[in-house]
Amino acid sequence: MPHWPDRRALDLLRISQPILQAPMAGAQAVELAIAVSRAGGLGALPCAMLTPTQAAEQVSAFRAASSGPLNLNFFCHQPPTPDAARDQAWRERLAPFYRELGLGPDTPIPVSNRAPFDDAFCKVVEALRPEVVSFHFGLPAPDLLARVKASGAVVLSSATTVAEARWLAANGCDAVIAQGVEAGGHRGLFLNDEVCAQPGLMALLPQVVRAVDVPVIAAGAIADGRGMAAALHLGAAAVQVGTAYLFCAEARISAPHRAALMAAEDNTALTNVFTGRPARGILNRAMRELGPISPLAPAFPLAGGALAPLRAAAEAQGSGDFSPLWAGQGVALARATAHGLDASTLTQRLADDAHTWLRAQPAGVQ
Ligand SMILES: Cc1cc2nc3c(=O)[nH]c(=O)nc-3n(C[C@H](O)[C@H](O)[C@H](O)COP(=O)(O)O)c2cc1C
Repeated sequence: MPHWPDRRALDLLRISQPILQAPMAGAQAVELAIAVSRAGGLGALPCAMLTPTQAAEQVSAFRAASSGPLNLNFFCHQPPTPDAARDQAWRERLAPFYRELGLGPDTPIPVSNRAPFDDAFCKVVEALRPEVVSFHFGLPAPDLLARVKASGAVVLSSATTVAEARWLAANGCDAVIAQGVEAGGHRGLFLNDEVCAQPGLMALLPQVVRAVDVPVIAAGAIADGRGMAAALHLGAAAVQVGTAYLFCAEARISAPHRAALMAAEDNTALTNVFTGRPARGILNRAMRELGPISPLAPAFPLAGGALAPLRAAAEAQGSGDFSPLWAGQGVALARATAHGLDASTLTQRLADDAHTWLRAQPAGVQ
């Protein structure tokens, strides 16, 4: 078992390896969290696309299989204000694709199912007491956050800028995740929507480490032991890894997503066309022809509703043209490290390799 000189995140999160499995809504269930936890990392259950009952069931399954700590993850966006004109403009923009795929104009459009943290989810936290609760898109309202903290949970959230990191630390986060622009999936940005100004991890991480007193967790294209060691050298107390775990058998992703991960090089981009919020995925037809950033996309998470029938029709033909193919910029590196490994072995491999790199070049002090 490697000896880690910086114990801040290990002690705070009660883990033995400074590796957090990124919660990945829509791409994983409890098996991934269990596997990472068994290897000494922090397993996470994303709840953004679950009902409170489903979340509670997954927590029970985790508890039955691992004695390690658990991170329950929630989105805390403002629910969108209905905007029928914008919805209509988006449907008109998508109409040629509907025609191409043989979908009629009266095709039912599902309601997008990403629910923000609310009283019902808070009751799950209070009843099941996960050791860690993490949020994406800022923090929930102060009364809800106070209840989460009173449950005893360590609170984490992602910062995409130094200002967001300062805000999170000042508003109750026990550790801050510095999410570089390289990261796969949704950007956690919440203080502004200037997505073109988002810094990469190499610039963001040391500045966040300097700006806040709480431990900093690095996220974004950390896909092998070298990357993990580099993040620890830059002052991170731990790393959060997403894309690399998508290559493990425990990930639950569509066949087109898996095929795209297997073929990807450095062809990812930020797009809002799948949900209305910027997120990083492998470039595909929907991103190229609708965006990648579209001013027409309805507010998060509503953009996804009208795309869902296109996605289903294309996936039925084996195509990922209209699927969100979430991945970070390190996707090819992640494939080289992780393809063919189970998530426990990947966690152990990252820890061992990072440790070797750190011993070769002992970490400096920020
Ligand atoms: C498929 C996928 C889904 C994600 N879903 C979530 C989520 O539900 N909650 C969250 O806090 N972060 C989510 N993220 C972002 C991760 O927390 C993290 O910032 C990112 O995975 C790190 O970059 P990497 O993917 O390059 O390792 C997701 C990332 C991916 C790749």
